[in-house]
Amino acid sequence: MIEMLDVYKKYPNGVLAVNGISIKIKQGEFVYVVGPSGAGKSTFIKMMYREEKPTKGVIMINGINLSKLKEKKVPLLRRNIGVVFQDFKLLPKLSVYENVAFALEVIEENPRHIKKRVMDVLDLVKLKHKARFLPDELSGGEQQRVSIARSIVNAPGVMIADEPTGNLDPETSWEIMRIFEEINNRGTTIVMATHNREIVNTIKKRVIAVENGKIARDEVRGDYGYEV
Ligand SMILES: Nc1ncnc2c1ncn2[C@@H]1O[C@H](COP(=O)(O)OP(=O)(O)OP(=O)(O)O)[C@@H](O)[C@H]1O
Repeated sequence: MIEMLDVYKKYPNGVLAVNGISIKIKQGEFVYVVGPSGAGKSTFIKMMYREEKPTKGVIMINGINLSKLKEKKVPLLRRNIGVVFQDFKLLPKLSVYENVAFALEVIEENPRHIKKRVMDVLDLVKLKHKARFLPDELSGGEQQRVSIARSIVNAPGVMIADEPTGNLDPETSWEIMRIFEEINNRGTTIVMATHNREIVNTIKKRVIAVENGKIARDEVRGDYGYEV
């Protein structure tokens, strides 16, 4: 469960990016976060994985109060939250396999188990055959699939994606969405900020619209709702 109670975020430059948001997202939900550019979507979701701290308010992730979380416990939180970005953020000198294995937080795990886990997630994103490739030997869609594999290799309860299809062509974007649906069907909560009207209006999910740092709309099976 992700819970926010009256959350505010004011950046040091004085911009009030989030202006009093309260929400609850249950385990296993799939939520789109939509809204105009600059509305506060990224700030809103960055606070869920403690990339940004709220100025005021309470954020609870699976019972952990993020405001009270000590710095040294942040890696523990991140193990339960996978993050996917628009620009993939892969390590350029590491192979596909190494990029995914690197993200695996291992506590005395048998190397054979590690290998199996990495190959299982590469199988899910259909990239087992490219395990030895470097990121720049892959297409954009393939790189995004590696970043998705990396985000779920620790079997997190929550996946947060900030415009994951922003750099991809329509067909590749649909492929990514099919993978997200598969991950969601296996029980992972997905929170995805997006400007992709087609996707939101076709794969119907809960829609939270953010405008001027506030929730303007929260619908169980909503539409994108903005003209592009
Ligand atoms: N690190 C930062 N420091 C100062 N201001 C910031 C910072 N990050 C974002 N902002 C400001 O906060 C506001 C909300 O930005 P945010 O990135 O959350 O919006 P967004 O809805 O995700 O936009 P987009 O759809 O264009 O990605 C904007 O006015 C932006 O300029």
